[in-house]
Amino acid sequence: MIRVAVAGPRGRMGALAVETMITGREFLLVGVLDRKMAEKADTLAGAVPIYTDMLTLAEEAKPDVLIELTNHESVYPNTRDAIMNGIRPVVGTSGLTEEQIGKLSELSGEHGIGCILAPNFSIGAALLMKFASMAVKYMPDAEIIELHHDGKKDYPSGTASLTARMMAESAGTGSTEGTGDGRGTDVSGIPVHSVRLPGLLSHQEVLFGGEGQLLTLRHDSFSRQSYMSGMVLAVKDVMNRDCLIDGLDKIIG
Ligand SMILES: NC(=O)c1ccc[n+]([C@@H]2O[C@H](COP(=O)([O-])OP(=O)(O)OC[C@H]3O[C@@H](n4cnc5c(N)ncnc54)[C@H](O)[C@@H]3O)[C@@H](O)[C@H]2O)c1
Ligand SMILES: O=C(O)C1=N[C@H](C(=O)O)CCC1
Repeated sequence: MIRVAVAGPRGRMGALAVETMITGREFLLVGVLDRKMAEKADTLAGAVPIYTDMLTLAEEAKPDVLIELTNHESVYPNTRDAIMNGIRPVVGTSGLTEEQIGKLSELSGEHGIGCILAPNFSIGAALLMKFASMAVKYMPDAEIIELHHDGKKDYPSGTASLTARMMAESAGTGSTEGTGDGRGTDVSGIPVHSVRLPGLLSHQEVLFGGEGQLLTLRHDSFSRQSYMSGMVLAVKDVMNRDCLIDGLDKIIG
């Protein structure tokens, strides 16, 4: 059984990850990493120990894997500290900068501890990234529209940033950190437009324009359940890695 811990267990995604790890036969949920001991409880749902620091989590619960589902401020320190404490991170949280990804990649390689970054765990989004990387070679004029629920604070989405970076690599134009201007955020030379509205969950379109034609690739997540099979896949896969993998698309074959 894989010993798993979840960071951000009271969040929308974290709560679902906790449930998935508790019900999955291949996993043993050994603890959660929370910001504080809420309601003075020392367990979640009366069963799973709550930790507020990585060192104690590592020493007492001894997780093999940490599923990171917090926010753009906590994700880097949590992922770094997990690697340094010998825990393999599976990072679902969005908002890591390219510089931070570079540092985590170095750290992961130095320690020989696998780490998977998957800003979108849904298989459909991973496929969209692959298809967009293919299409950009033939239709280089492209823009991304990412649409999310109004509770999402960070922008552009992790999915859009990774899609843009992969497209730039595929087109040979190189990856650069995004900056904002009046036409969305420039990520690796590709404009990304961010929409936040009630009623939405997670949606992305990549539009490719050509003379007299438009190609649109679109993916929609209608339920957070769409992320769970990819998360399970990543938790199993990271056990066999000794370096950082940037994107679920790299592990779905
Ligand atoms: N990879 C995916 O498929 C996927 C899917 C949905 C959301 N996300 C991303 O996952 C992240 C969480 O999304 P959400 O909708 O669950 O957000 P949320 O705000 O509902 O939950 C985040 C939780 O993290 C907790 N938290 C913050 N800092 C922490 C810390 N240092 N230690 C422990 N807990 C901490 C918060 O208290 C909160 O409960 C976001 O970055 C989002 O973009 C990824
Ligand atoms: O915040 C969310 O909800 C999501 N965020 C991810 C992102 O930033 O790409 C994608 C899945 C949903």
